[in-house]
Amino acid sequence: MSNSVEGVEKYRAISPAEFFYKYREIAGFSNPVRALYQTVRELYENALDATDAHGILPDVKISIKRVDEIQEYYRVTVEDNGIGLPPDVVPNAFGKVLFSSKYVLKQTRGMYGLGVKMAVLYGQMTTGRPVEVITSKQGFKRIYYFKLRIDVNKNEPVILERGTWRKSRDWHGTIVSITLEGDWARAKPKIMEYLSRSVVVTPYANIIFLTPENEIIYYPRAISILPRPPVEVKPHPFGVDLEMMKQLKELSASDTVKDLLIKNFQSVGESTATEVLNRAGVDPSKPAGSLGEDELLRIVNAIKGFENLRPPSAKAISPLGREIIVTGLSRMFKPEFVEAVTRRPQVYHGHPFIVEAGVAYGGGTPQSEMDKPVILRYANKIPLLYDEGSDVTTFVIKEDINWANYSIAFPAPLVVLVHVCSTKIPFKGVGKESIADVPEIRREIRLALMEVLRRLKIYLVRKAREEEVKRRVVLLAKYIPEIARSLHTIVRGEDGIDQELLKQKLVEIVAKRAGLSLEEVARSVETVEIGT
Ligand SMILES: Nc1ncnc2c1ncn2[C@@H]1O[C@H](COP(=O)(O)OP(=O)(O)OP(=O)(O)O)[C@@H](O)[C@H]1O
Repeated sequence: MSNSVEGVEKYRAISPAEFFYKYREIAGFSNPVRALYQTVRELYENALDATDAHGILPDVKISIKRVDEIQEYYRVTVEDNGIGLPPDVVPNAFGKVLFSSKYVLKQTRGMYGLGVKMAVLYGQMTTGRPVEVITSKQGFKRIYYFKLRIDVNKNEPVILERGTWRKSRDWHGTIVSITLEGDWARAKPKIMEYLSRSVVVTPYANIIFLTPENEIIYYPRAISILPRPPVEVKPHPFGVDLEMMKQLKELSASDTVKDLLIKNFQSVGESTATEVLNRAGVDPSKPAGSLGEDELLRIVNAIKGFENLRPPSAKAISPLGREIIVTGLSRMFKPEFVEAVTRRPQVYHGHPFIVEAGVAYGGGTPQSEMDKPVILRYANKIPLLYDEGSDVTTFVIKEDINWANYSIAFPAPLVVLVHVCSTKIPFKGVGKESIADVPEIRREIRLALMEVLRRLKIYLVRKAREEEVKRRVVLLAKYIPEIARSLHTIVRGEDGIDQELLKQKLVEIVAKRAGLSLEEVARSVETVEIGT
């Protein structure tokens, strides 16, 4: 007789909403501290995506209000002047997990179609309160209002209230309010840090933040240029697989297979399509709908083996550019030296990406730790705060850069900024806190940092040289009064030569030799005289 216990397994399927409700930690909603921080982030990032990615200079208002005297319930409201949402889309956008307008090939902060729904779920789970949305698009005559919650089992929105009214002026944008249990006291430092880091890369935004203590934090717009908005592109053939080809076959069933390739992929024209199909042994004029699985697979393999394809288009990427990074860093740190570089587009696993790097040194720049600079990490314009130790940028800074080569010894008043932008960032988790160690990205980060650090080094070397000259002048200046006195005893009696004039002449000679102003040398002489 077997003594194994035959348990009764219970099987069932769960909806995406239930999955993320159960495992909310993986999206950053692990406790009231993280949940409050993450809610602000999700709403704020959606607000920025609705503005700068569409060529609108962002005006964003964030408010957090305590709404219960006993429980720590907070109402988080974020208002933007963005593109707004059509009313028929609002329920799914805020009430259906994995519903998004960002499942396309173009750089946005949002990627997963999850963020705001996690905040809604957390709110309804901890306070029972629904999300409220007010929105209107440019040119629409009406404003729309919704109050809704998520049916977790069905992954469907449940509309509790809706309304609409006429617009008196052409306001466009969205206001979202979510009430959730939070821990403001402990979340505050992270939220403040997040916002101040975010405005470094969005100096073109006007941001107002009203805290639960009714404190107003205002980051006024510091520059009126926007990064070039990203443009949606077709997938590059590098990323093709059998599943993708099957989907395209369904969508383009009535096209010829040659047209299917030309219409659905970038970098594929008449001759490339014909060549790929010849290599795959498939007739280019065959209707796509009649292709069998083995033919699709042959096409996939022929595309993958094709050597002469242009690399993926970088139009879908929206880097910040030197001017915006320099403005952001200057405003935040008032450094004595600031510089930034934007590298040329590169590709990893078929996805285009661009790395940007900036440095701020001296002045108001904070002092770093003993082994590395202060690191500001960004991905698609989102600041990354947590998990610094496991991020590719940290690996580069700690392992791939020889800091002594750049005349830097830690601790130093040095902030290093790294921005990775791509149509697909290889985040390590859906909470978007760190970037995986992909060799192509790591290499670009290293090269970007080396480029910007070389410029810092030129500045530091020049500054050290100037300081050395000054030091020598101070040394020389020490002898000027003495030399003037001695000379005066020799030339005493000569017409019009007094000790002051001799001193003056010596100051002029030293200033000329050292490339300093007369005032600087004279000041050194005075200091010596006063000191002696
Ligand atoms: N303020 C807003 N203005 C315009 N559209 C918005 C706004 N907030 C949300 N949306 C729409 O709702 C969709 C869902 O947002 P959600 O935060 O759930 O996911 P996402 O931003 O697409 O991706 P991620 O989960 O990575 O943040 C967005 O794709 C966008 O189309």
